[in-house]
Amino acid sequence: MDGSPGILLILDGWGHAPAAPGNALAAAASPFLDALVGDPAGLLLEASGGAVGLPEGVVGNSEIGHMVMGAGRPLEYDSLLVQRQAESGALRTHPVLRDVCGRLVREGGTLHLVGLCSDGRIHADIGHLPEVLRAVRAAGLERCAIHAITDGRDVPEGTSGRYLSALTTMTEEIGVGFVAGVIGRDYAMDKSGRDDLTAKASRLLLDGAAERTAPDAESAVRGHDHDGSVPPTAVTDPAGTPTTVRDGDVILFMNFRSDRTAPLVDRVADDLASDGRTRVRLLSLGRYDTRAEVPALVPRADASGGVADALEEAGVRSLRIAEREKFDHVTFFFNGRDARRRTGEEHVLVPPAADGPVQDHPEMNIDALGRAVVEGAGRGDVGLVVANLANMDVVGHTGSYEATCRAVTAVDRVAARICAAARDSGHWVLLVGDHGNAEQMLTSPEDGSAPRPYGGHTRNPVPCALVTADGARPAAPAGAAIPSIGPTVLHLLGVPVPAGMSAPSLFTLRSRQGALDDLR
Ligand SMILES: O=C(O)[C@@H](CO)OP(=O)(O)O
Ligand SMILES: [Mn+2]
Ligand SMILES: [Mn+2]
Repeated sequence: MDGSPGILLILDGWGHAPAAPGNALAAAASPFLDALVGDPAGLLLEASGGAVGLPEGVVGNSEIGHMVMGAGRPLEYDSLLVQRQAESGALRTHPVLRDVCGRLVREGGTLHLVGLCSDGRIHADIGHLPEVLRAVRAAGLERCAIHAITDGRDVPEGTSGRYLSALTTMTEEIGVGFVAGVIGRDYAMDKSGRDDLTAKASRLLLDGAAERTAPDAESAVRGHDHDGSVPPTAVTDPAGTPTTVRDGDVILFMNFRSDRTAPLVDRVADDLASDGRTRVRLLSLGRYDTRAEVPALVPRADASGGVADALEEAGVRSLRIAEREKFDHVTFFFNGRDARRRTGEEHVLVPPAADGPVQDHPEMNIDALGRAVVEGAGRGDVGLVVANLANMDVVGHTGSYEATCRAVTAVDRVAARICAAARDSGHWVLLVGDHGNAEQMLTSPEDGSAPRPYGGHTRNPVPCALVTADGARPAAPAGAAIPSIGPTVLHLLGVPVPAGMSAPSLFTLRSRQGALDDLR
């Protein structure tokens, strides 16, 4: 490589918005980040909607953010591919769905639909359900059980009742489907290894085993604290009988995103095997990264040929560093949803600093992460360090404004420390957000009522800054987006940019003389 070694520092949830109530980035003490955003050489990049490969108007998310930064081009994300099939009618006439429903009609079986019940469109979209129900209706299948997972993280807290009512209306209008169970995403979509929560979600689905029962969906969410923590609730029939999954039934998982659904899918597959219910078939809307073989109705876009391949080709060593919540993002997703570790690629998983709710320790283990980045960069044999500072997103999702302000200050402190060390060791540092979160911690409900806490992602642009000794000048075209991070990193390293990387590089590295000329 004829460029110079560097650090790609991804500040998760680092979006940009004008100072306003609820903007934790504007309010928190963050002098280093403020200076980067205020610098004329700083940039704002698009990180949501069509600019990254999502449906227009859809907020960004960590998966697509890290995928397109690594791929160096927008990628058609699963939500877009499913939405396209729903809009074209391809989902309603999907041959696999038609055959499955036909068999269930002949055998008197049930189709079970399991999915996140909101239009947050990060993991799932309730808007995809009608087309599946129409396929069921067209096949003449009458038994379609819906197992709803309540959200409150991708959409404002307290909206689960509204989404469940919308779901009930859909089933009435289309004439098929009934809600069999309701459970919070904290149980059904846990990816932190809480197998006890995943087990409860599996047993609610398979056996109707619940902590409480309800006569209908809406009453299943009354009296709970948070949408995400609705306990396993079976919606029983008039005789008080819960729905169960019987041998020969089919379960279709409706989330298009894999990471938080895969643990439940694998647990359900294991439970079915141990129960001897070997003729239950599992299907998914989007493709999942599960141990179990689960056919997907909608295939994924190809995300290969990115930075990881270019570095391997050029023989450049890279170091990937993150805490658990974002470790898959700087490895698997940055590499194009590819688990193959490239030659010269090293991984550092930073352990958690403490247990308990993250809003109680918003600093997480960021100091250990900062040390790992500085040590890694200082080794001399590493061309690129890719690190994710997770705090602003992970703490942002709690909806706690105060804790998020503390997270912002922690990120600011450690990012400044990394940049100072990098300057001493002759490394450039490219800082960028993967989508917004901390800059908007309040949402104004459509009914004009008072703003409410909001911990979800945003459509805001993300800041991007290059800190280097070489006086780089921004050359970002208008409307630049985060896929440009891929070619920019390779350009700075002096590694050839693969032809497939359609996004333009963001900075032109001026010669040292050029930088001095500028100063005259
Ligand atoms: O936590 C998650 O699963 C999503 C929000 O639902 O956030 P991110 O895309 O940042 O992982
Ligand atoms: Mn993120
Ligand atoms: Mn997030």
